[in-house]
Amino acid sequence: MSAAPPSQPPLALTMGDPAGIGGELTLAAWARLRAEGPAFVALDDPSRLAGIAAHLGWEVPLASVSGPEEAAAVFRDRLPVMTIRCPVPPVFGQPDPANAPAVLGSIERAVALAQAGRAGGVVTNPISKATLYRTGFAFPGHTEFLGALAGAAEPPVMLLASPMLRVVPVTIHVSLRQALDTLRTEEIIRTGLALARGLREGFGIPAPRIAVAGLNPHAGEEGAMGDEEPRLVLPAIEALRAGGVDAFGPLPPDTMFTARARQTYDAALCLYHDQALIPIKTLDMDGGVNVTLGLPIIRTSPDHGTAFGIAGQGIADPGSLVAALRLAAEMAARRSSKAPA
Ligand SMILES: NC(=O)C1=CN([C@@H]2O[C@H](COP(=O)(O)OP(=O)(O)OC[C@H]3O[C@@H](n4cnc5c(N)ncnc54)[C@H](O)[C@@H]3O)[C@@H](O)[C@H]2O)C=CC1
Ligand SMILES: NCC(=O)COP(=O)(O)O
Repeated sequence: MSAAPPSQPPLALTMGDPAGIGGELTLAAWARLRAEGPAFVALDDPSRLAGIAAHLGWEVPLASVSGPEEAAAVFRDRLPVMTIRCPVPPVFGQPDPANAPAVLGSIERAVALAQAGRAGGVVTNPISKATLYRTGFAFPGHTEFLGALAGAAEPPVMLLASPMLRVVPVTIHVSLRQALDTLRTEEIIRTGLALARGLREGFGIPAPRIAVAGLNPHAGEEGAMGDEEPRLVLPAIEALRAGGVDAFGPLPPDTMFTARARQTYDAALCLYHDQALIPIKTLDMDGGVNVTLGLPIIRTSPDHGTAFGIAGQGIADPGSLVAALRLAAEMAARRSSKAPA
């Protein structure tokens, strides 16, 4: 059995912060996927990966490869690695800004491989945003960095997806105060349209149902607890519906994620980061996947972060990274089946 369908190039998996759990997750994901795929190539420092394997007592043979083309052939027996050297030896749990060029270089190289059609998509290990900001990194996170690298026409949209729930935050990595101050009807509409398109094209849902969250307790209680629902959210829902999107709401945020409510929609359009991410991480931290919508390439990622507190202990759950690799491969297959012959 081959590790990936021959028509699909391997995925490109980035390093993430080398002081975090990304390295051990890469090793564990290879062990889980080596037999049935999808195949991937790690853009990483082979000496650090070998060091983590030795530290944990894991048997993970590495293969140095020059490109994804070689990765598919060796994936079943060895973890293919395209070398990106860390300038300083990483220490578990102690992120070092000196390694930022490797962290960012890994992402840049993965994007270039996907743009060239040599990788089926990009899967990113978690980065430490605060560490990168200290080096002058000017993007809030991967989502916006990838938008710039891949030349996205519009700001990309962050979707978190699990078999239990899909959520999108309209405002992302800003303070709650800034989210409230900057929330605009136009941005809710733009995000809702991108979500509907992403669900159709990336997930094969022909007519997605989108539940739109309110902002205030009880969705404002008819204006007694805030006016954002009639002033900002309802006009966006009406515009989305006029544009052919099956959007409804604004829903009271405290009850829209119950098991019963989740049966009524394909994705929840939420107004700020934690409104979206708390429910999905609470329901399915180990199965949730972060998907960037609106890029010309496919990008997924585990839903969690660098988990510095447990790095190097071998206890980090690889479920979310494995789910991210599987979902990227599914999306790549769906995209290539739709591509003109
Ligand atoms: N896609 C990305 O690059 C992301 C990066 N981050 C970054 O990660 C750093 C740490 O963020 P936190 O808010 O502390 O979130 P975190 O997800 O790193 O950790 C939160 C808690 O979950 C645990 N945890 C996380 N992943 C786990 C796994 N696979 N198995 C078992 N336990 C796990 C951690 O030990 C910790 O207790 C920040 O710098 C943040 O910017 C956070 C989310 C996504
Ligand atoms: N909270 C989600 C997160 O931090 C992921 O951000 P990104 O790096 O994928 O943009």
